[in-house]
Amino acid sequence: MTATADVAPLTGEGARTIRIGTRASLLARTQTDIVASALTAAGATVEVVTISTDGDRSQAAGTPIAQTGVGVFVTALRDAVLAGEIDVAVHSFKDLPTAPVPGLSLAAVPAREDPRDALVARDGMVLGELPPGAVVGTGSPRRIAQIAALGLGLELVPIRGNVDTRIGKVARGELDAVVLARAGLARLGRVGEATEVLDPLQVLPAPAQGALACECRTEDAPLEHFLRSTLHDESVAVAVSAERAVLGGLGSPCGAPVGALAEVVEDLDDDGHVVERLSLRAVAATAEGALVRGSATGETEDAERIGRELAEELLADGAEPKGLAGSETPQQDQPPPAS
Ligand SMILES: NCc1[nH]cc(CCC(=O)O)c1CC(=O)O
Repeated sequence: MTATADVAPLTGEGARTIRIGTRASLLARTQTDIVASALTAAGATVEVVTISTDGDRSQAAGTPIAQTGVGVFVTALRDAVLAGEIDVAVHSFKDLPTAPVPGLSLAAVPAREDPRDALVARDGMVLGELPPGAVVGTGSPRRIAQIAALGLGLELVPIRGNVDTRIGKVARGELDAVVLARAGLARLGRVGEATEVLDPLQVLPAPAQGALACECRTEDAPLEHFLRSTLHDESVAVAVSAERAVLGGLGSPCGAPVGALAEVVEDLDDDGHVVERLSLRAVAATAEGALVRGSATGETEDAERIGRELAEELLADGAEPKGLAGSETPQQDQPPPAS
């Protein structure tokens, strides 16, 4: 990154090219294209750069996913931003570890897809129609804990692979159903293949599911401002910060059996004025694998505190600090090389 590139304008005459980094998977590229299109529509010149992550590489090499750890999918993109190879990284927000990274700014949180989980089952079935013993694929401890708690007698088995691979296991009759993020299906134009969108009363999504995160170098203040003014949705950012504060408050890595869903809703204050309020629900697992649930509401400006306090309530109710071993990310999104 040269100094001249940083001082060149972001739109109009002599504009610099904004290099946007993406992982190679079809879902990642689709998400990056959403961001690239919005920046182009705002008058910017963009270039999409595919970054092969350690996660992608170790999968290609056949390394067991447990050895690659949480966040491997994110680290290569972040390193490329810090090194000046790219200017913006687009992440699935739910894959980001909760700790901030020095030198990087979360410049924008774009509009969110429907955050709920979806079922893709054979013969158009919904969860309640699957017979006892039906085999349901999901490697996510959060999904396993919540679906097991429904007491339907389903057999939950870990699965690997990208969205296409996972759905294919149902189409080929290897599994009776799979559970995955509705947002992934929607972004790939395949939401019609969902046979049920799971009610958050039964299955709460992962914190930040369905949301994207756009990061840039903190020192690139003009770009940070441009991303924010072009892409940012403050209501989504507020909701996601409450959800992630639950995760942080439990001391859990992303991928722990923790679900959280916040919404900014309109309410009336004592004088009858419309005010925005934050509504948050969360679920976590105890050491014995039982679920503890809770909810909270409050002012949108207190989002993080509301999330942390809900985490404390869940801990007081027996939620296991740090959750169980396992990671939603590596087990849920494993694109084959160059897919
Ligand atoms: N865990 C991997 C992952 N990260 C983001 C998505 C989907 C898109 C999103 O949730 O924003 C997925 C796949 C899934 O959980 O089915």
